[in-house]
Amino acid sequence: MTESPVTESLYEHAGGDEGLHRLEELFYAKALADPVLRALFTERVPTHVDHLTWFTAESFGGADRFTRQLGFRYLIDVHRGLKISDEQRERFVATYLEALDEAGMPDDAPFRRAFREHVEFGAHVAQQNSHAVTDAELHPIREVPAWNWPKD
Ligand code: HEM
Repeated sequence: MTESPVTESLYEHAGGDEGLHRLEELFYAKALADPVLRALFTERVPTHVDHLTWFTAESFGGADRFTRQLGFRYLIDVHRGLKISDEQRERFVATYLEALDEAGMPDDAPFRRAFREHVEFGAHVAQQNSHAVTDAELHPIREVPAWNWPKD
């Protein structure tokens, strides 16, 4: 019997840590090679793929490794000062969505929509934080967001 997507978490549907790690590796390789993004992603940071995997896993209903081992403040700090442009943010989202296909992630509409909205939201937060001069200018979110299946 095929399990209905709504009975499992986004984390499980994405193939757990193994599936997400494969996706993040593909995404990061593409970002490093992208003509728009490589202005920011200038060299391979060895922890990037693991940390991105931990973040996405936790947000999608997996273990809370990102919060326990790094903390949300870390995510704010890594983007601060990057001054991410609209073009770079849009390219980041488009690259991520391409990586979903290349990683062979499930292509059912609810999952893809949840993933797209997750990345669009995260990219918006990262961009705002990248321009914040004072703490008051940071996006108000202070925790890894708990993401779920679309409601409608
Ligand atoms: C869903 C949205 C995003 C998430 C979850 C995310 C996550 C992360 C994480 C976890 C790190 C730290 C990596 C490490 O510790 O090794 C990081 C660093 C970084 N992020 Fe983001 N990020 C997002 C959006 C963006 C966007 C939109 C940009 C620019 C277009 C960007 C550019 C960077 C850069 C340049 C670094 C530092 C260099 C590096 O680690 O490769 N991020 N990000």
